[in-house]
Amino acid sequence: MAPRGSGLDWRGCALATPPGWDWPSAGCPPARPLDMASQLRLRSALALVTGAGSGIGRAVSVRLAKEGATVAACDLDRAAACETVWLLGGQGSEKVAPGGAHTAFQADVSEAGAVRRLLEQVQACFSRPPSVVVSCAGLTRDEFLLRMSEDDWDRVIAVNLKGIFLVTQAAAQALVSSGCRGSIINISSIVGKVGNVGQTNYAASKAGVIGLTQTAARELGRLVRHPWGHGIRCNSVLPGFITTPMTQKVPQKVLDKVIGMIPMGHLGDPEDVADAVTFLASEDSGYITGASVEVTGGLFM
Ligand SMILES: CCCCCCCCCCCCCC(=O)CC(=O)SCCNC(=O)CCNC(=O)[C@H](O)C(C)(C)COP(=O)(O)OP(=O)(O)OC[C@H]1O[C@@H](n2cnc3c(N)ncnc32)[C@H](O)[C@@H]1OP(=O)(O)O
Ligand SMILES: NC(=O)C1=CN([C@@H]2O[C@H](COP(=O)(O)OP(=O)(O)OC[C@H]3O[C@@H](n4cnc5c(N)ncnc54)[C@H](O)[C@@H]3O)[C@@H](O)[C@H]2O)C=CC1
Repeated sequence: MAPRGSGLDWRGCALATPPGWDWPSAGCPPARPLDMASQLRLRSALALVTGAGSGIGRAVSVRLAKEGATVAACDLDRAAACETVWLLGGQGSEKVAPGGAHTAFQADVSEAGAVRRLLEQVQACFSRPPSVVVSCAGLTRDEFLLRMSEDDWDRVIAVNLKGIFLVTQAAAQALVSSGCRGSIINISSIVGKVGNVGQTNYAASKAGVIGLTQTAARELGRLVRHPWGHGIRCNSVLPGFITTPMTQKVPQKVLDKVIGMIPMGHLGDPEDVADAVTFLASEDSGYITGASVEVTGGLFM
C-alpha cells in the first residue's frame, strides 16, 4: 500500500491530481477546495444518460443540464434522443453547456458491440469519459407467469439487466483507464424489492440491477483516488409508479388500486426521480455508494 500523501494510489500508480496540487504532509486529503462550492453542482460533468428519449431519462437529462452538466443523450430511438437534446438547448440551439454541446447518440444497450461503440463515440466527441452515467433504458413485457413467453422473459432481461451490466462495465472501464472518478446511477424499480403481479421478468431484472450495482460499488469504490473524492460510486434508484409512457399501458383498474396504496396519495412525476438522480450524481452524495434510493411516495416503504 503506497504511503498516504505519496501522491500514489493503492496500487502505487500516480494519482490524477490537478496541476499545482501538492499533497499535504499529513497525507490526508484537505477539505474540499473552496472552488468546489459552485452554484452549478455538475458544472464540469459529462453525463451519459441512456433511455434519454422519454420519461424518466428525458427528465434526468433536463435536470442534469440545469446543474451545468453536458449531456450525452442516448436512446434506441435516435429521433427521441435528438428531441431531448433539442430540449436541452443542444445541437440546433444557441445554448451550450459549460463542458460543450449536448449531443444525441443511438444505441441498443442490450448489444455489447453497440455499447462499446457508444462509449467510444462519447469519448471521441468530448475527449473524456462520462463522469456521470445514468442507465434509464428499460421496457416491460408484462404477463402472468403461467402465460409468459420465453421471448418476453429474454427481451426484458436483455435490456433491463444485461443492458445495465454492459453500460456500467464499459463506463467503469473508461473511467478507471483514465484515472477519473465518477458516479454511476442505475434505475431499478420498487418492483425489484417487492415483486409485482404480471412482472416476473421485469421484477427479476430490477432485482438484478440492485445486486449488480451493490457489487459494482464494492469493486469500484477504491479504484481511483482523487484529492477530494474517492473512486467510482454506484447507486440504484427505485422509483414507484411514475407517470410516463411506460405506465400508460397499465390497466386503469390496477392504477386505481395502486394509487390508494401510496401514502402520499398520488403517482410520481419523472422530475421526482430526476431530483434524486441529480443528488446521487453530485458531490452532495460524495460518501454514498451501494445505496438503493426509493422514490415512491412511500409505496412499499
Ligand atoms: C391490490 C394490488 C394493487 C396493485 C399493486 C401494484 C403495485 C405495482 C407498483 C409498481 C411500481 C413500479 C412500476 C414500474 O417499475 C414500471 C412498470 O413496470 S409499469 C407496469 C406495471 N405493470 C403491472 O402492474 C402489471 C399490470 N397488469 C397487466 O398489465 C395485465 O393485468 C396483465 C398483462 C398482467 C394480464 O392482463 P389480462 O390477462 O388482461 O388480465 P387483467 O388485466 O384483466 O387482470 C386480471 C386480474 O389481475 C389483476 N391484476 C393485474 N395486474 C395486477 C397487478 N399488478 N397488481 C394487482 N392485481 C393485478 C387485475 O386487476 C384483474 O383482477 P380482477 O379482480 O380479475 O379484475
Ligand atoms: N415509469 C415508472 O413508473 C417506472 C419506471 N422505472 C424504470 O425507469 C426507466 C425509465 O422508464 P420510463 O421513463 O418510465 O419509460 P419510457 O418508456 O418512457 O422510457 C424508456 C426509454 O428507454 C428506451 N429504450 C428501451 N429499450 C432500449 C434499448 N434496448 N436501448 C436503449 N434505449 C432503450 C426507450 O426508447 C425509451 O425512450 C426504466 O428502466 C423503467 O424500468 C422504474 C420504476 C417505475
